[in-house]
Amino acid sequence: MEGRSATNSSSEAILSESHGADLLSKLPSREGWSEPLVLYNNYWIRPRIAATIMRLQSSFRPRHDDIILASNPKCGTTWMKALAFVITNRSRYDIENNHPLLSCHPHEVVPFIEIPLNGDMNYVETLPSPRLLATHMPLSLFPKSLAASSCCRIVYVCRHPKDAFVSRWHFENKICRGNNIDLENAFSMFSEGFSAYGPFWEHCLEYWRESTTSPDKVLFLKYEDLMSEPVKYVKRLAAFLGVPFSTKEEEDGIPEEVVRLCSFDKLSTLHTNQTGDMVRRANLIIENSAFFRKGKVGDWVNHMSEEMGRKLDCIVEEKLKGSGLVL
Ligand SMILES: Nc1ncnc2c1ncn2[C@@H]1O[C@H](COP(=O)(O)OS(=O)(=O)O)[C@@H](OP(=O)(O)O)[C@H]1O
Repeated sequence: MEGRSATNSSSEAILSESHGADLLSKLPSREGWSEPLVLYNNYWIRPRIAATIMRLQSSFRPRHDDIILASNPKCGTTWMKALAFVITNRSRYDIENNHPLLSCHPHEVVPFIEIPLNGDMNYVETLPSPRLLATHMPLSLFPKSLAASSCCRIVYVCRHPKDAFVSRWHFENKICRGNNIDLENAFSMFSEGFSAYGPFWEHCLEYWRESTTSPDKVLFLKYEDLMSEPVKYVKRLAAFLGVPFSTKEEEDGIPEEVVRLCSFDKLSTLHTNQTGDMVRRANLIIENSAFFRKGKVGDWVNHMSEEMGRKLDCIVEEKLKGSGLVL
């Protein structure tokens, strides 16, 4: 079943905490991935995260200078966290020496709003301004206060769905710890729009539309563009975040240094990212290395048949038709 055909209305997304648990139990639920997903406001979400998003509807307090890094899972979140952190903190930390990113995983330096690090729900509230936060929440599930805030900036990173799917499939098998999810099965679920935070294309479209109507508020970037012209997009990102590189910085090659420090080759080989675990909650511990697999464009060909590739391309083309977005 695809998300859009469901009946739960958007007003349900803004119910208060006391109604949250009750609502959660009434949402359509489906199994297939490493955990069952519930259909919340037309998106398939892990139940605990849906519950957190419900709570955030009334509790999240945006700040005017918040920067939100948004993405579908497996589309470059870790990379974007690293880039935005290095760019916005470059006056505090020397990029070449003792940078925090050399000893901390990008997910530690930029927390998710709806996935509390070490289970601490209040963590984001305690951060000093300006906050750099991340989310996989679809735009339509943003807490009302955040959606209404005209000041905070959003950077959305998107990726070709074939590579995002293959990355997701590997990740699910990793967190399942040996409980293999069959690729064909996973593919048909993903193609129906059934995957964490899916339908994938609806997620992209919401941010895409917002970026076209409010380009000062939402910067829409693609993983593939970042890969092919990293310096160009790192400069664009810095300008959007209000901290453009000066002529002197450009002459000194600072944008290139940012690109190098945040590259897959650099981050994936750091001890901190090769070892250790990330505790999402008591029964969900993810190895830090699970966020660094190949970091390539086009790896789908090593896992999917050409026919599967064509099928997903057709679905995505149809879904994005008329939007101006091409993936
Ligand atoms: N620095 C850097 N540069 C380029 N690519 C990178 C980088 N860091 C992580 N990756 C690759 O991104 C994929 C993981 O996506 P996410 O970071 O969005 O995952 S998550 O949503 O945070 O779970 C996953 O892609 P695949 O390799 O295709 O699985 C990672 O390897």
